[in-house]
Amino acid sequence: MIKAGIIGATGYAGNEIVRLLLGHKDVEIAWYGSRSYIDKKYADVYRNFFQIVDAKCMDDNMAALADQVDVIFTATPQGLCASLVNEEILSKAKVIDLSADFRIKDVAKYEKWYGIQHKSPQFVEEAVYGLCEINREDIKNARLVANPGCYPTCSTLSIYPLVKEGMIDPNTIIIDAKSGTTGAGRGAKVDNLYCEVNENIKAYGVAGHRHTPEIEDQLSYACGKDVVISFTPHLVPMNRGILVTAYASLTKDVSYEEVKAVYDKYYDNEQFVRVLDKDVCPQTKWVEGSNYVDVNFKLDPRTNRVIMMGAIDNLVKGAAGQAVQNMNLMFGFKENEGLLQVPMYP
Ligand SMILES: NC(=O)C1=CN([C@@H]2O[C@H](COP(=O)(O)OP(=O)(O)OC[C@H]3O[C@@H](n4cnc5c(N)ncnc54)[C@H](OP(=O)(O)O)[C@@H]3O)[C@@H](O)[C@H]2O)C=CC1
Ligand SMILES: CC(=O)N[C@@H](CCC(=O)OP(=O)(O)O)C(=O)O
Repeated sequence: MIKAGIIGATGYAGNEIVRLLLGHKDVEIAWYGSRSYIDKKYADVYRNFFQIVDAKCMDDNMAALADQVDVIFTATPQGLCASLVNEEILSKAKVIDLSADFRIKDVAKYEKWYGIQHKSPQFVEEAVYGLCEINREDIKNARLVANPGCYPTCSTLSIYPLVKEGMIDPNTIIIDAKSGTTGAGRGAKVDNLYCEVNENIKAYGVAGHRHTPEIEDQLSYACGKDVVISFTPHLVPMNRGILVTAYASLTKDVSYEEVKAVYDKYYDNEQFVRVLDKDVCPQTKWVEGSNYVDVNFKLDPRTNRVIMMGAIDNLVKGAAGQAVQNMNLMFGFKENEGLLQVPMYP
């Protein structure tokens, strides 16, 4: 049994980590970190935990937390984990950061896209990008894991096999993505009010969303050369879910069977990636509440393009579920422990 602490337990991603860890047989939650609700009962912040969690919210003192737990999750705004983590903390506890602080290896690039100064550049090289299906072996030995972003998780897993096998020209990739509103966090913002979101759909971050360099980096590692993409996210009126539709030019004539064989090569043994049957397009409802990523593709001979599609629950595979999957790998637990939720439907 290990002990876990969550800094940012009162956010949407932190709340989802709590939900998943309560169902994990090898983990006890020892610290519900918060900034605004210190000493308030956690179940008073999230009443779905009434009579399930008795603990009160604690502060975000990462040094004190590291003395008491084996693993620390930071589900906090960009920059916070980098401002708190140090060598002493990492020598005592493993850290899984859900923010983007350690996802991008080029510190100058991170600072440009996020508009903040990196407070711990000395740990950037060491941090392992926690996309389990691709970096599994490195994650097992990591002290610090950079949990991938929600859009990058869905985009990369949808596209990766074809980039890796050279089947598409990576510099022709266009990613069109949609997210539910929990992706924006629980903090009050006018843009996320019911009347702004309901019955509406809009693009945002056009030609400048901060996930662009993260996706480009992962695809560049896959094909061994610099990749530049177009990425446009949209906000849609639903709570959870991300849907990715990505387009790219094929490098040669290929059949459905050849492309399917490539997806199967990478995902046949991946429990959480489901390559759907021919002509079935992923839907967010089919993965809601679960750690699954549903992917599929369609060839369009008329344009010589392939259309790659993926769906995840942004709070599970896009955040807390992937963080727990990373924790399982780091501590030698079964990779799917605590992650066997069947998607809820409807
Ligand atoms: N929502 C999502 O779908 C995903 C989120 N993430 C990442 O996870 C992180 C959290 O996101 P999310 O849960 O959506 O955000 P929320 O706004 O819902 O929650 C933020 C959390 O951080 C805490 N917090 C805020 N400011 C500080 C601070 N200065 N010091 C300490 N704690 C602070 C808040 O505490 P309190 O409320 O007590 O003040 C709250 O617990 C972000 O980095 C986000 O990018 C990653 C993937 C997907
Ligand atoms: C709908 C919405 O606002 N989504 C957020 C992304 C989700 C998130 O929290 O970002 P990370 O995955 O990098 O942690 C955004 O566009 O910034």
